[in-house]
Amino acid sequence: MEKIIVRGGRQLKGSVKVEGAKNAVLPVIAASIVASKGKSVIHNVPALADVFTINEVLRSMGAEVAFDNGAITVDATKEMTTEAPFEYVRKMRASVLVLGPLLARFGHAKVALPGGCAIGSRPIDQHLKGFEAMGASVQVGNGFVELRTEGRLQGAKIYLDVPSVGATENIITAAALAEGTTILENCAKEPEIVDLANYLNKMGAKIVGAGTETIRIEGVEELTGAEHTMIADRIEAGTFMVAAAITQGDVLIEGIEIEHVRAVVSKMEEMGVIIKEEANGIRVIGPEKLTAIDVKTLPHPGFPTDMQSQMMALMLCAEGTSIITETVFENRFMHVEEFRRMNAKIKIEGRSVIMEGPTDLQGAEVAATDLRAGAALILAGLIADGYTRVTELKHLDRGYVNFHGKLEALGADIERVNDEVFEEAAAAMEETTTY
Ligand SMILES: CC(=O)N[C@H]1[C@@H](OP(=O)(O)OP(=O)(O)OC[C@H]2O[C@@H](n3ccc(=O)[nH]c3=O)[C@H](O)[C@@H]2O)O[C@H](CO)[C@@H](O)[C@@H]1O
Ligand SMILES: C=C(OP(=O)(O)O)C(=O)O
Repeated sequence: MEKIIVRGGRQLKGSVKVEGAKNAVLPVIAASIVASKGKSVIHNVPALADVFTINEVLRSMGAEVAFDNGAITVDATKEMTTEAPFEYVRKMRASVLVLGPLLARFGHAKVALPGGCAIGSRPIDQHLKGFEAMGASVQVGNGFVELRTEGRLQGAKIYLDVPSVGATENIITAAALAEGTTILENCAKEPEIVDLANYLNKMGAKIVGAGTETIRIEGVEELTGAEHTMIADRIEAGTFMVAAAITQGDVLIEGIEIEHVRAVVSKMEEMGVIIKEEANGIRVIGPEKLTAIDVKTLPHPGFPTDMQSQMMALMLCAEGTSIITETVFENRFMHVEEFRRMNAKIKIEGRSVIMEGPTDLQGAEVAATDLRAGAALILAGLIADGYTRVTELKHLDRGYVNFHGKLEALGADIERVNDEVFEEAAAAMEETTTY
């Protein structure tokens, strides 16, 4: 079994470069299907398991996808099928982001229903509401959702009941090829939405208002592949900000725009962390003592749910009572049980977690319950007494490139090992050794 083993006690120092944003690149790759002419070239793409999965989804439907040296080239101009099988959706929910592009370009899309996951039930009703408003028929059955439209989708006025990131992405991509104008209200305002709109506009779309709660899309007849460079990953950046703070370290996080991590900066400053904006990134200096605070996750520009578990690791080290309230997903506290194994005094009350600190964190064998939980447990391991062994690394690999290697370069005592490889090597040695 693969594990990351970390021994606590090292202060992190130096600089780390942030990758392209996972949650921006997945919708951009999915949206590249809308181009009936030309290739798209996407730069600053992180080599993540999720990126490999979305590439496979596109290839399975007939697109040509090449990933070389941080750049992806997509050619979706050849014949394509319009179905994404369960094997991919099961691996990665973001596979549902092909629904909008397929429907708008080919008039048909069939994708396995994503189902729930470790952080909540995650329905797609708002995506479907948007497609229906644009004239699509929606059929749900046998574990699939199937969408059809006779002729082009029609522009519509759509109000989202919740500002869903995925629904906003699916709907603006579909509306880019619809006939007439679409006005999407109460939509998500995340930086990843702005990045997607910028990419679509380079392809010839007419989208205004991305980053605000109302987006207006004038549909066009055809879109052409375009060149685009992905924004930096604000969640990876936030994760390294916690790594610096929790170890009383001093780390420059390169390539991130402070505007994209404003909520995380504010809450960490409240805890006493020193944060300086520098020419090429953000410098984070951890204090000797952290102050207890309360955090509530919210849609952007609120505190991101994808930073909740990493922030929990930091808050466990603060003096006094801290509370985290999770309002975005109904069940994103699976990591609490793992933190308890590390000696955290922590309880769940409804949608809140209450912690008494500072915790005398102790190394333990723990499992990553989702990708951010995996990162959070490693962060806690950086200051825990003794060795922390984190398993279920498949989750971590969905969202972090070489996480242990980057921490090691900052001075952490950390390694990634594969027990099976060790066991096989040990067995082989025994076989070949003569006494
Ligand atoms: C690949 C990607 O970008 N993933 C991010 C995206 O996920 P994702 O796009 O799946 O998240 P959403 O913004 O859609 O979900 C937010 C909330 O809305 C609810 N909802 C969503 C859609 C819908 O049709 N009906 C509905 O009720 C969800 O159950 C959840 O409670 O945004 C989340 C919220 O910032 C992040 O945690 C994920 O990392
Ligand atoms: C929850 C996340 O991603 P996904 O929506 O792909 O599961 C995340 O990035 O933290």
